Amino acid sequence: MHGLGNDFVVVDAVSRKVFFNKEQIERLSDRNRGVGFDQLLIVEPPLNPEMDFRYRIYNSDGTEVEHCGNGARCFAKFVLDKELTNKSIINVETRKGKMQLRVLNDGQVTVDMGEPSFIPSDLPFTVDKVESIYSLRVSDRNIEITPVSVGNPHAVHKVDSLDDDYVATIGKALESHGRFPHNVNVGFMQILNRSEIRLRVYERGVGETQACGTGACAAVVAGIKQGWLDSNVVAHLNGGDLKIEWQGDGASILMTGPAAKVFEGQIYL
Ligand SMILES: N[C@@H](CCC[C@H](N)C(=O)O)C(=O)O
Repeated sequence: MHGLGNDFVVVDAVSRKVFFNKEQIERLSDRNRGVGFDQLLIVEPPLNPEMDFRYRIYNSDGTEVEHCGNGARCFAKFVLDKELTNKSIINVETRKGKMQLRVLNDGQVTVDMGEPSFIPSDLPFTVDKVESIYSLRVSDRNIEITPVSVGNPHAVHKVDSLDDDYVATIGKALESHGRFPHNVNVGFMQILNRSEIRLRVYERGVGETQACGTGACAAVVAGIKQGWLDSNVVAHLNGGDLKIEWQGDGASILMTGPAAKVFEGQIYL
C-alpha cells in the first residue's frame, strides 16, 4: 500500500499470529532482493478491549517506531478492505498511545494524531536551556530547527528552497545528531504562504521518502507555533498533498489524505 508514495507492506496479524525479527524486516525491505517498503505495518488485535486494533510500525532498517501518519490512513483502508471491521471511525492503540481514524465518503482518511509536544525531553532532544528555536552545528553549518514530537520525534528546519544535495546531506547528518538520543526525522519546510508549505522529509531509519504524514503534522504545528502559518495548511510533498489542521495548544492535530492498495500477496520467511 502507499500514502502519497510513502510505501508499506501491511500484514494481517489479527487472523493469524505473525512475528518478524529485525533481520527479516531488513531483508524484506530490500527493493532489489525483497519486496521493498519504507515501513512494515502490523495490524494486531488490541491489548485494551475498548480499542479496535493495535498498530505496530517498523522502519525499513528493522527498528520499531511510535507513529506513522501515512501508514495510519493505509491501516484504515486495509482493515475495511479485509473486512476486519465495518466501522467508519476506528480506534487504534499504538506504541505511543491512542489514535482515531475516520474514513470519509470519498475514501480519504482523517487521522486524529493527538496533541503535539514542544517539550525537548518528549522527543528526546538534549538542551541546556528551553528555547523556541535552536541552532545546531550540522555538517560545518549552523542550522535552525524547531524540535517537535507528534508521537515520534521531528526536527523542522525552515528553508528558502528545497535542494536535493542539501536535503540529503543535512538530513543524514541531523538524523543521528548527538542531541537526539533516539535519532530524529528531519523536515525541510519552505513556506509558500500562511496556508501552504512545500515539504521534504528525511525519515529516521529510512532516508528521504516521497511523503511523511507525521513530518507534515510536525512541520505545520512548528510553523503555527512560530507564528508563520494559520491553523489550516496544505502541505505539498513530492508524492502529493496532505491537509493539516491544528487549532493550537491543547488541540489534536487532524491530518487528511488518501490511501492506496497496490497489490496483495503471501510472504514466505
Ligand atoms: N512515514 C511515516 C513516519 C514513519 C516513522 C518515522 N520514520 C520514524 O522513525 O519516526 C509517516 O507517514 O508519518
